[in-house]
Amino acid sequence: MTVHVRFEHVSKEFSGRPALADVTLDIERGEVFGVIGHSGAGKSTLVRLINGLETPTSGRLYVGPQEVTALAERGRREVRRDIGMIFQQFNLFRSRTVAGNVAYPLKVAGVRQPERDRRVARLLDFVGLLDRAHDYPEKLSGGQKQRVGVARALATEPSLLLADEATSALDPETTGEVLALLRRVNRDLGVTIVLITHELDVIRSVADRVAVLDSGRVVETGSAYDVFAQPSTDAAAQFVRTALRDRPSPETLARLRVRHPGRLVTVRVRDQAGLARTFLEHGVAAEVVFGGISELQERSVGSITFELTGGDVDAALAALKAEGIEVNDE
Ligand SMILES: Nc1ncnc2c1ncn2[C@@H]1O[C@H](COP(=O)(O)OP(=O)(O)OP(=O)(O)O)[C@@H](O)[C@H]1O
Repeated sequence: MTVHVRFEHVSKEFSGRPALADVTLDIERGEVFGVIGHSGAGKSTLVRLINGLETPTSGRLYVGPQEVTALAERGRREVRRDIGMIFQQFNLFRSRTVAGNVAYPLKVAGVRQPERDRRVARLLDFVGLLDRAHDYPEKLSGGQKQRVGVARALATEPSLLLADEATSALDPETTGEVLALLRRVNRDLGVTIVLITHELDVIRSVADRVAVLDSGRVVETGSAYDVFAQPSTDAAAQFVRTALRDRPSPETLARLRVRHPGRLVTVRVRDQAGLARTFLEHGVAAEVVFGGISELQERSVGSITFELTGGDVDAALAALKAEGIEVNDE
């Protein structure tokens, strides 16, 4: 793996107020890198630094072998030529057809007619919209508009695609359609994707690695699986709670206790199997009373609260802990 985008102690201030503070980050070539954070955390600023629309107040930023921070505007334009971008509001030209939208960057790049038509057809085929080539954007659904956005962003064959809240204006179904397309862009075309979002589900379904931004700082980075399965900061844990079941809240627990007088224990589920067998071996009856398991990068993650009765509960829990499983008494 080679590094595609590198932030070295990058800070960005607006009128003396930090939007990004001391960001150090490597994005590898060919990966889908998710950046997640609440509104105002600095996500858009991070994107605008990568494509050279903003310059850091301090620190160094590399895109490929180029130190963007050392380049004049002309050099930055060169770098930008290898970067595609898609937006929350799609930013399509309403007065151009679907084909016209995709052709636009090729026109700007000076690609001549027959070649331009060939490339547009190939791109529209790739995003599944060849039959809509002559329609105007207003006739398309949100998901289709974003697929045009993707085709247009890929027209000049960039090696890096920046997606800034690209699915935030879409409903869950069309979000899935666009994310599936982004996965193909990454896997089939080898394009590095930086995905900015406040939606954890988006990260969950496509990102290989993720950085959590909180008030301009990167508070956590790691494989999407690790950050989800075991968030090490409050900021990350908060996001995970919105998408995955976690331990029951005190209010939920109070309600559960009314219905379930046995010992309540929450087990964090990672890849391990064999919870049921361990309980059985110790003569413990385990009733599932809360929780859920999701799939992430083809592995299991989540947490389950059990009501345990009978048998040797302490021995069963000790056996789970001995296998490195996180167990919490509620
Ligand atoms: N051009 C600007 N001038 C002044 N302040 C700015 C500018 N751009 C961003 N900021 C400030 O920098 C901080 C980070 O903003 P940014 O847009 O990067 O966050 P974000 O995580 O993308 O949020 P959102 O999801 O709401 O777009 C905010 O406090 C914002 O007000």
